[in-house]
Amino acid sequence: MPTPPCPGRADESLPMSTAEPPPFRADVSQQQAEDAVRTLLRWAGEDPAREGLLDTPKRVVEAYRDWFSGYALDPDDYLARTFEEVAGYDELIVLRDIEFESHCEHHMAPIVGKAHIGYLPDGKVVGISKLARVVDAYARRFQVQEKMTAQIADCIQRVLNPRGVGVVIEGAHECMTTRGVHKRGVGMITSKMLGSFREDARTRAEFLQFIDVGPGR
Ligand SMILES: Nc1nc2c(ncn2[C@@H]2O[C@H](COP(=O)(O)OP(=O)(O)OP(=O)(O)O)[C@@H](O)[C@H]2O)c(=O)[nH]1
Ligand SMILES: [Zn+2]
Repeated sequence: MPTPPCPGRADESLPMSTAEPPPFRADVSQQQAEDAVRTLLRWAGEDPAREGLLDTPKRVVEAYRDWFSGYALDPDDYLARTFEEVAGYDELIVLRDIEFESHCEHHMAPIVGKAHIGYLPDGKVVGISKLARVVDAYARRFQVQEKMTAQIADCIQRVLNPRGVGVVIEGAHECMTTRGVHKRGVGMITSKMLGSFREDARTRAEFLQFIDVGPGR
């Protein structure tokens, strides 16, 4: 995954009108991105010069900086620092109900949901917030839920080399609710199990019991 220059406002304390944000990517200017939004507005039948829409391209581009900030992040970095004090802990560690916001790569429509992560450490234990940061770094990209699920599991396996890792994601896809087939209340559940989570039925069962996925809880 190529890593473009770091996004973000040069000085968060400046108001939007005076702070010229750095380019999200070197090869697409802020102006080009805003023009693309103007084109879509015109295409939809609007007049981008109308007062209420004057700042809309800038706002949309700012929103994109937030929603797609994950491309500038290397999720592996979050797992670099491990805790020596708990290095001997060898039971299941589970973080459940990690809320995320993403966008589907097919329609650029929001996917919102929760991720649940478990791992069986083998000497490397990380701060729990770092697992949530890994989720965000992958969620803030154009995604397919299956791919995101695997990316999170692979990242934890690659960096922490635990005895096993499991990732379960529950997602609601707005491309299915606000357009297309128009089905509300449909949840997609995906999972990726590696190591002992894949090979040992008891570890897998304990993890699934801990996260207790489903509408009943
Ligand atoms: N497997 C999977 N499918 C997804 C995900 N996000 C969106 N989709 C589906 O991707 C498919 C794209 O299908 P296409 O037929 O190319 O697109 P479309 O004509 O807009 O499809 P409809 O949504 O059925 O109107 C749709 O069935 C979406 O529901 C995802 O994360 N995983
Ligand atoms: Zn979609």
